[in-house]
Amino acid sequence: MVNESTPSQPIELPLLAASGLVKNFGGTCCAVDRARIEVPQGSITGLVGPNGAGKTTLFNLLSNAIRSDQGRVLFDGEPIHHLQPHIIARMGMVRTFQVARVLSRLSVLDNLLLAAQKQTGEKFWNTWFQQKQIAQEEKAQRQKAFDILESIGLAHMMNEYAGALSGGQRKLLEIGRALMADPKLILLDEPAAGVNPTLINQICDRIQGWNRDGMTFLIIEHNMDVIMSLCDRVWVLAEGRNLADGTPAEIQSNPEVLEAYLGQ
Ligand SMILES: Nc1ncnc2c1ncn2[C@@H]1O[C@H](COP(=O)(O)OP(=O)(O)OP(=O)(O)O)[C@@H](O)[C@H]1O
Repeated sequence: MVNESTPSQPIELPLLAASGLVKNFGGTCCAVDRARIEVPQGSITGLVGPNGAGKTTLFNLLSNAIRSDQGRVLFDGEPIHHLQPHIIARMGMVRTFQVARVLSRLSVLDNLLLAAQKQTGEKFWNTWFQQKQIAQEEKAQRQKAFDILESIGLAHMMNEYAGALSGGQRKLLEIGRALMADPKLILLDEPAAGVNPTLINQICDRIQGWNRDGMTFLIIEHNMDVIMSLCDRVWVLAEGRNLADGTPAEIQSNPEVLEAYLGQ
């Protein structure tokens, strides 16, 4: 008998997939309660929800900055709940924070170079050959840092102290630090918060460009214009639980989502 069924298509696993995540900080209700999220390879995925919905806690769980009480996270097909954040960063998942973590007393350029050193880890170089190799690596890292500074529009400030940057420029620098790892996935926590509209457009353009180059993003953002213009798919959390997921247009017209925002 001839099997006429169509050959099965290979199923592409999401780059990041989490399910059943629970985190209780000791209160009466969980900050994150059986949450689920999927971030397809090559997507710009949004994570939204009212204040206190559990978005940042979910980011902390996804990047293993804090331990979950229950649930699991798969990154690139690997369970990562037992791995340290710096190992996860080396696997290609990096994150930024709501308040940008830049080193104010270092120059803008050194902030990027230090980010690169953190990712490669300490090495001991003994022989002449190895010293030559490290010199070449340092040169390549400097070039990469220059290229990133060009792409985030901070090249003209590379020798300034990072402490002299505006809030929006710090956000860009923090994204630049994340890019030094050549990540597969960047978790961005409120890239548009406290940033003027011109710079917001600039950040969105950059994110779209990096996405076209193959980078995947998961973005927490309160600015719905940013979510609408950037995201392929959006997940909504409320009171730690999944409320909805869909296209930005579906989410914006979902009455349950509107109610959750109005009810805060
Ligand atoms: N370290 C902590 N200890 C105790 N409670 C915490 C801790 N971190 C978060 N929470 C609580 O967990 C809940 C979710 O907080 P979380 O910061 O994840 O929300 P969010 O959606 O990111 O909020 P926002 O949009 O306002 O930044 C809140 O009730 C918060 O008070």
